[in-house]
Amino acid sequence: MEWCFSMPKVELHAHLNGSIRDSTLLELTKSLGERGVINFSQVEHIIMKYNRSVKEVFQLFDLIRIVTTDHATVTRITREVIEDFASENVVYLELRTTPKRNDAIGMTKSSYVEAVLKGLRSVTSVDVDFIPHGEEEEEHSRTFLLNTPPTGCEDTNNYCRKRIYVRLLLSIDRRETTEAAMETVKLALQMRPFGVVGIDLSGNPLLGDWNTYLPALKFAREQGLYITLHCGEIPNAKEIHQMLDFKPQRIGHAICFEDQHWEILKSSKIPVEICLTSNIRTMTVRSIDVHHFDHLYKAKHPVVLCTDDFGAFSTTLSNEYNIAANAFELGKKELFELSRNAVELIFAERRVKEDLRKYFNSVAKIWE
Ligand SMILES: CNc1ncnc2c1ncn2[C@@H]1O[C@H](COP(=O)(O)O)[C@@H](O)[C@H]1O
Ligand SMILES: [Zn+2]
Repeated sequence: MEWCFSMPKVELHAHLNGSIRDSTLLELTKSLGERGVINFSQVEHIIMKYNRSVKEVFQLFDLIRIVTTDHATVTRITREVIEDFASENVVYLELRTTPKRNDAIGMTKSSYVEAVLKGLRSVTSVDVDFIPHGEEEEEHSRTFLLNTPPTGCEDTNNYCRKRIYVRLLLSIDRRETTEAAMETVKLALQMRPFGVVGIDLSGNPLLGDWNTYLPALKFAREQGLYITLHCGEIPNAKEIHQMLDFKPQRIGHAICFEDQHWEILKSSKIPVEICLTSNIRTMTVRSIDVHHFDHLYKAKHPVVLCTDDFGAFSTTLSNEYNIAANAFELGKKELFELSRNAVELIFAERRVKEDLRKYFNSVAKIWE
């Protein structure tokens, strides 16, 4: 486990609000309970439950949504999530979140994203790079990670601060209308100078219809935003087909695939974000030994290990690496290569990719 923790890692599938710390969720829920906004005893069991069906997971997300949707809390959670990932040696994080509107508190999708950016700026315990680099800033982006301290560095001076790149994806929720989805895409375009690199489609897979989001997703692609889709979380052969035909840059999960889908996936080489604990806990995969990671990995299909919602599923990225190591008999070297290969799947600009490549090269010897 220790080496899974110290290994440099790349996280490409993490939902902001699903990554809320347990302690923060409990604190916020209790405080809302005390203020009479919610009845704590009625929701306690949703928070405390360990294995949740897909339906129950989305009940938890609905609760989290009530508890977290104000500007100050969004800012706080963003800061904590970045600190948590950086502390376990994640050097590149693509964080996704659904911009929310709440008229009652004057929240617009835009002010929601501003609150996220405020969170990014408010991190003080680690160095965060989230503003994309212009061509002229060559020097900075060439050395940002190369100056990262060795793991275990105890010195308290600046040299020992962890460093992390963060880029953002804005999520379209499957409950949204075409217009709301389009608003999110337009917001993502506006927020590009602040590190928004793409669009995600997520939310309860039991709801919504592909054709509702398609116009917004097409527009996003025309405008040069990257796209990743939650695909195949439940059996829905037609939608899986439509999603693969759309050829997103990545997909998440790829669980309920039939032979025809595997064929298209493999020939189109669309990378898959794999979330082991999430799939087991939501019982969408029966057990780890039948998880499709094994088959994709052995077929040399591009895959990346991710957490999905480390708060909701009580995991960490290091833990996901550890689970993969044990379940699929992968050693340090294989997992390092898996992490290094994920660099090729990121949505950030060329300079970030180059810095990450150099950084992984510079530490590769340790993991051989
Ligand atoms: C279990 N697998 C999953 N499948 C689909 N959507 C998921 C998800 N896990 C999380 N989300 C989506 O992300 C939201 C929380 O983060 P944000 O409020 O956006 O930051 C959830 O409400 C859901 O819409
Ligand atoms: Zn997800």
